[in-house]
Amino acid sequence: MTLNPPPSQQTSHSPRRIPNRRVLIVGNYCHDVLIQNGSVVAETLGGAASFISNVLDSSSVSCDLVSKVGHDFRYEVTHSPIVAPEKETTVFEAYFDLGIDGIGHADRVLKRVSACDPILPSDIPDSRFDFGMAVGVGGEILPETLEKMVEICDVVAVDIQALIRVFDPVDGAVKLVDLKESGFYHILHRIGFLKASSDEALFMDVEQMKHLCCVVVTNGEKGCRIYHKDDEMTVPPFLAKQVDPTGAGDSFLGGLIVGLVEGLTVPDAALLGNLFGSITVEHIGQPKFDLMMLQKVKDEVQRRKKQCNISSSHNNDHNEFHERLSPARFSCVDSQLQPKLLVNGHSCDDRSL
Ligand SMILES: Nc1ncnc2c1ncn2[C@@H]1O[C@H](COP(=O)(O)OP(=O)(O)OP(=O)(O)O)[C@@H](O)[C@H]1O
Ligand SMILES: O[C@H]1[C@H](O)[C@@H](O)[C@H](O)[C@@H](O)[C@H]1O
Repeated sequence: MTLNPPPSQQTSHSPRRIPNRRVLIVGNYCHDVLIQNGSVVAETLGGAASFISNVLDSSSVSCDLVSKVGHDFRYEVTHSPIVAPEKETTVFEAYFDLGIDGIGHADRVLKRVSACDPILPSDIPDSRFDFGMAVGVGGEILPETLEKMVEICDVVAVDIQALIRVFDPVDGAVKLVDLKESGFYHILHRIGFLKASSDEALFMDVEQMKHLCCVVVTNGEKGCRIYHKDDEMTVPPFLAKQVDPTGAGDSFLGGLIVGLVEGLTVPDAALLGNLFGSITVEHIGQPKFDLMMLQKVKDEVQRRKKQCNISSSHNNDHNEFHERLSPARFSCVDSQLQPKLLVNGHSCDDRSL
């Protein structure tokens, strides 16, 4: 199975005179508040856009980012957001001891307790991009926003969480609606990739969606599965000591896009996604990737590309790429340095909870 990137969505803009910019990320930054046993254990920068740009910046893949925050936004970020002075920044509270939430997470309940403004088509630059990423967290991406993205980007990757989340009017608890009822369904034949966690995948018909685009379903410590037309395959995970699952799916998507920008096949790019996802769960908040690890990963990506150019039979063989990436991955910072550990929702020093 090769699962090469789907052909360009570009229709009406060729011939091009100006080279495309690389990647456009659209989604709001947010403040994440992690709560356990009634106490706040951490407050961090969140939002899929922040985790993804962290992976892209660390991998030297240039990106533009469109995000809105309120007057109270409290983090220094490389890609400045649009500030809506009258509004507050989107805030998510993640409760790690309240059982199963409305979207099936066994390890945390997620509540959106404040919401910044949506991102409008006019907030997005009129340039062309190789890849677009629609990665909202709090309902900020509108159907017309996604429509603009598919117009200006050759390939668009969408995180389903940007499309199917609804929020309880009383306490902000996150719930999901079926993709067909999301208001975005009519645009989905124009996207390249749809990423969903295994919980979220229950809210779409994978068998149908895989004929519209490449569907990637992530499954925590089990890695991910890719579906495209009549092909499907599992992409193996990397070992990790989970501290906090927040942002794993976002970093996964960042790694996938880095791989695609580098010209890897979809399964190889997804392996890179698994790698960045596995590192992210070992951190609270944004992971800081070790420079040596990043260099080793870059070297392995270049090696893999050369190898695939020489022999197409390597396309199907993940084992070697996985084996070569594993030691690179373990050269990164020890997770024990994290201040407060949450393992599958429980404190590391009290796993019997
Ligand atoms: N415990 C783990 N061990 C190893 N890899 C993991 C683990 N958890 C996540 N990953 C990696 O990260 C990817 C994304 O994780 P997951 O399926 O939990 O996404 P998600 O539910 O969208 O995450 P989140 O909503 O927390 O950002 C997985 O496909 C896997 O490659
Ligand atoms: O920072 C996190 C992260 O981006 C998660 O992927 C998302 O599900 C949460 O809503 C957000 O608070």
